[in-house]
Amino acid sequence: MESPQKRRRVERSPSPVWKIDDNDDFTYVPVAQRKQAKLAKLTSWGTGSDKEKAARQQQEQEEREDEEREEERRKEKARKERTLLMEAQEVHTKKAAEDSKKTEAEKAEEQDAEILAAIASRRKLASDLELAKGVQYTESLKTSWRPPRFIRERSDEEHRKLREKYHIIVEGQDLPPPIENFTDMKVPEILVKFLRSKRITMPTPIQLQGIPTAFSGRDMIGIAFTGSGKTLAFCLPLIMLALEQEAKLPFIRGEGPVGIVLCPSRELATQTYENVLTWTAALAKDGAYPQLNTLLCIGGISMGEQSHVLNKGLHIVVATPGRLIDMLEKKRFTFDNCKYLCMDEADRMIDLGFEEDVRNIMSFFKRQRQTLLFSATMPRKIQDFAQQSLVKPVLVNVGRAGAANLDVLQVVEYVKQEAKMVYLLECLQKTPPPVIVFSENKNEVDDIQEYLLLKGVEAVAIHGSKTQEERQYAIKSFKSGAKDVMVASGVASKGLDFNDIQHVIIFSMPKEIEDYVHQIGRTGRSGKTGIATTFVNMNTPEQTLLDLKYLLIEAGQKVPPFLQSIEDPRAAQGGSLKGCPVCGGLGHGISNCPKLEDTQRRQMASHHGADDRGGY
Ligand SMILES: Nc1ncnc2c1ncn2[C@@H]1O[C@H](COP(=O)(O)OP(=O)(O)OP(=O)(O)O)[C@@H](O)[C@H]1O
Repeated sequence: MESPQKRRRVERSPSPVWKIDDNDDFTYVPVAQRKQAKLAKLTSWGTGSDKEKAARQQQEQEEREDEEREEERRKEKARKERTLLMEAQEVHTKKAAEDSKKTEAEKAEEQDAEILAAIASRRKLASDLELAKGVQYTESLKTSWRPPRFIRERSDEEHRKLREKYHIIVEGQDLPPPIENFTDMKVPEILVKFLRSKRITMPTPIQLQGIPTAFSGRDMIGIAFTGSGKTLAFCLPLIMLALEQEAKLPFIRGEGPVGIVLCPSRELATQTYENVLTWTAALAKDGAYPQLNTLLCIGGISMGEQSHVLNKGLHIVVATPGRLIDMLEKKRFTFDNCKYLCMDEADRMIDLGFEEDVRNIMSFFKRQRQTLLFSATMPRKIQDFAQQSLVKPVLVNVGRAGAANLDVLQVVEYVKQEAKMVYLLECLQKTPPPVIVFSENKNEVDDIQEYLLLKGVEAVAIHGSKTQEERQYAIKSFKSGAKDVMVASGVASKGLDFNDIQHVIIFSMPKEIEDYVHQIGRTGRSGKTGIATTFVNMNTPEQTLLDLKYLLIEAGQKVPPFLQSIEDPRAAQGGSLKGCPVCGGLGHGISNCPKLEDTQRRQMASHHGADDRGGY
């Protein structure tokens, strides 16, 4: 028998968030009264010491369980996965005899093709159930949003010119139009005002094309420089979708979420969550729009703390994969009505290490979803793989995937290993704070912080082995300006948005050029300029230096003489000088891609339970 709740849902007529009459009057229909009734039901919380103790114990227990489950998942994943290199190597061995007759360049090209074929043979990204049943969606999700009439009436040529003006490259069928301001996108005026107060007056190129695309219900892959405002581009459509659903019928306990944002690290999830809270609070100010409930779902925090959110209807979840799977398995909430899945730093998320988690998460969806993938770096091959999994996707690309932000002045310096610490102090004088120092190695992060503290520099540190409290303290005190320098490992700080970073110092150059692009991208954000100084020396692999050299050339930066003198072995072999389709690096081919090697290394490590992704 149908529940009364269910029946009520069917009987009520929906009131759309977007009013779509042909006069383009797009005022929202307020639901303040419904909201008032809801707000009156706030749960009260005791503060007694017994309660605190119990909560602490519960949190510890949850953390222990978390770790055990994570360990299990890692082992399971390691059993399932075979690396691309292994597959390619098998084929390669069979062909070894034939190969002896070919030139070096021919052999290299064939090997590249084999690895690419192995990548292409990966199963498309969908839930096992969908794959098993052969479920395939052919149409995008319908939404009630439409661009204003004067924009609908523009010709394709006008749209093309506008995209050209903002250097936006698009691919796909029936492309939604680019729109140059938030009001024309029909973003509620109260939010437009709030954004303006935060100096967000005009959409950035990724927002200008990405928001109309997502508002139209289209699946999309969004690629844009670090710091170019991707977060707003994928959160705003979800917020509007949630408002629309809430307007149809207020959510009650056990209902929702409408959509989720998936992030590869706890810190990035926390930051996105905080952004969503700010924007939803701005909308709810003075009762203009209903209050949306957002849940942060990451390892290392007690879900007990958030039970006040879980006790209400849930609109938005911002999560890391491990804890999300855990919550879904425990049925703390369901994806029965979830329609929107966004992955930030998507290339990382669907990279080999996370693929099974993502597949697992998808298996909880009960209906078609709108899927959005965003990142600053998205190698072509990963794009191709992702595209197979989306429905009529639109690719929105601002600048070459994997290219560096042009607002960052990149300085590369040769510094001997033993001279780095002293030189670091000198380097810190280049600009006023705040400054971020990156190192690939946790011990080195600790050493640098200790050295800086000894020299009287107010420095905090963040890396994967720090506790959640330590990480949060570091981020908070650095963000608030109480500390001048943050020393960080690349993994822990990916995608974090700190205000006005003046200078990024890369103490040890990461092996993967994409990581370098993300690291220098902590400065030069939202249209401001910044400096990135990178230390290299004879410990830096030649191939990494070559990637760096090409990146500097591409970004029109000064190439120091020691980099200029590095020659590309592919040129001597007569091979092609195209970028690597796996990681986007310009200085090497797929057969010696550090990312593939690293993936393989990580998987082997996970066989021994020593994975260090630091994600969840
Ligand atoms: N339209 C805009 N105009 C000005 N500033 C903006 C605009 N949109 C976002 N910002 C600001 O730009 C900063 C960077 O935004 P965001 O963190 O979304 O970048 P991102 O593209 O996700 O970067 P990353 O790839 O490094 O994660 C934020 O402080 C944000 O408030």
